[in-house]
Amino acid sequence: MKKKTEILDAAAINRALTRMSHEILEKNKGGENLVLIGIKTRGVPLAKNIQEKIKQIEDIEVPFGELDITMYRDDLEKKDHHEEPRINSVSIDMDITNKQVILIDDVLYTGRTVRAAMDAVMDVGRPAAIQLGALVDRGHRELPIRADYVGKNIPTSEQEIVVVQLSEKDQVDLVSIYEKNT
Ligand SMILES: O=P(O)(O)OC[C@H]1O[C@H](OP(=O)(O)OP(=O)(O)O)[C@H](O)[C@@H]1O
Ligand SMILES: O=c1cc[nH]c(=O)[nH]1
Repeated sequence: MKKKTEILDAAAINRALTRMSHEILEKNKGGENLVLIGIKTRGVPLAKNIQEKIKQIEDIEVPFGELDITMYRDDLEKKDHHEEPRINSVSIDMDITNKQVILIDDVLYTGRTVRAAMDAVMDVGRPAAIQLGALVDRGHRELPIRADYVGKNIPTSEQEIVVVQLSEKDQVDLVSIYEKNT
């Protein structure tokens, strides 16, 4: 896999997350009725970052949960379009009844992971609504799913892979585009 471009550096990622936090607060008229749910792996530190920013902006501690969803694919380069995500674990310990549940993931691509995440949330309770935030929307949706909050829209070809690195997992904050090996 060959790196082509670096799209977002640490400062740009931080600015995007700050903007998304403000948009979340604006759309929901404050942070009182929110629940943030990070989709593993990198949706979790992103959601934690947004939780901290909301705390700084409004002094509200938004409840936080995690979903572990994996594709049967274990290699993005070999991905075909019929693999379905599997829910490995659900860690949502609060009551989500009538809450605005905000799912956070790093990359939105086919939408299949988000669909599985919505199923997992609906199994836990009955939220008022589910919203979606993604650091990167790279297009190529296979389901009628869109994000309410997007860090950056990155038009990609199917030959490309978006790689998100976050300091909590990867010791660096960086979003890059790679070209698949042909
Ligand atoms: O819209 P989709 O086609 O479902 O793709 C998006 C998902 O793919 C990536 O996860 P991946 O399976 O690579 O796991 P990881 O985040 O743990 O690396 C990414 O983090 C999203 O969760
Ligand atoms: O390019 C992609 C597609 C799905 N998930 C990623 O992390 N990158």
